[in-house]
Amino acid sequence: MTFTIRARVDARGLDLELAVADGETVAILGPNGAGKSTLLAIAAGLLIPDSGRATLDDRTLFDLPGTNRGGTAAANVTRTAPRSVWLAPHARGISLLAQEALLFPHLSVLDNVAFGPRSHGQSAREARRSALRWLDEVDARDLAERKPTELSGGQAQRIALARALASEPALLLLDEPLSALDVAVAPTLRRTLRRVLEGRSALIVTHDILDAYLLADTVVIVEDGRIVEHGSTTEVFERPRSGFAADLAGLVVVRSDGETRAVRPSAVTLWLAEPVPDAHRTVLMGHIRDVEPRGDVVRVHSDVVAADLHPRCAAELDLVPGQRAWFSYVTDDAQAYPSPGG
Ligand SMILES: Nc1ncnc2c1ncn2[C@@H]1O[C@H](COP(=O)(O)OP(=O)(O)OP(=O)(O)O)[C@@H](O)[C@H]1O
Repeated sequence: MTFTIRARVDARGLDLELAVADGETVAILGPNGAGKSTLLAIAAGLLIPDSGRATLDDRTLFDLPGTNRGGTAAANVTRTAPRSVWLAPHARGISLLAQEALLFPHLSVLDNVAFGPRSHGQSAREARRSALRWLDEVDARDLAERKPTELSGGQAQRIALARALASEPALLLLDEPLSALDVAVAPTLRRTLRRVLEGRSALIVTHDILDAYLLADTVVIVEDGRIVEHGSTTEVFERPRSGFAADLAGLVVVRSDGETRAVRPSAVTLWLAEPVPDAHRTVLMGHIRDVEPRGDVVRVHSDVVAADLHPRCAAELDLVPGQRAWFSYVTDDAQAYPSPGG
């Protein structure tokens, strides 16, 4: 299933365009408030954009020429312009798995999962048979008779996944599906997700670079409502162009002399006086922005690059924001690539 979306929501500063190929899983990463959940809400039909268009194969999910005022779908569904197209969430062939499982509390696990197939016209018996198949798929058949209140967070999320899959969506949307889970539980569900996402068209919002590597084929970085990077997972994290992707990959992007390079802060040495020139090393002069404790190192950020120091060393240097410093690294340790557009 091929999915395309173009959407603008002025009130949220969002304006982006994205395509998901058949069987492709796209990870969406970006800072808080960048617009990731908004994108999923628009695709799912929970939010009407000011303008845009989305298709799933040959079906138009919405086509809004730009006369709408945006808003939540429930409140504003009648406000779309006469010639515009707007399919309701349940008619889209899209399932959304949120951070919290949101199961129907009064229904058993089996009936929660059977709900989708039942509302797509299957008989009660067929729907229960499909539900059992999906419970098997997520290794949760033994929970079929329980009520949602009798499930752990990880189990509930597993059932929510089965429920999302049971309506056989053409596109699966996942909004940080592992973030509410215990670190001890997340890895097993991640393994299940990896299996069910294989060959499926999906968009997954995550803050975790590991999810991007394990679950996705491509990565999109969203900043301030815009897509700033889009490429294969390895491309984006090994040759990051945005500060956000670089930071996730443990790199910093350095732009100097018209060249873009990515360097590991652990490979950068900080000097308080200009170092003696060395043909193999790049030296950049900058001003310290802040000093951030990061576990066993202290990361010194500046306007040119960042450097990781041993905490004792950072304490001895008594660094303060605004202070001038020199940063050096072995030039060959920094990956060079063409500047954006270059
Ligand atoms: N219900 C809402 N009403 C109005 N503005 C909203 C609403 N939800 C989010 N926003 C705004 O829209 C922008 C995008 O928010 P969104 O929740 O999509 O970001 P996000 O990338 O998913 O962030 P996070 O990583 O924190 O979940 C932000 O400026 C946010 O303040």
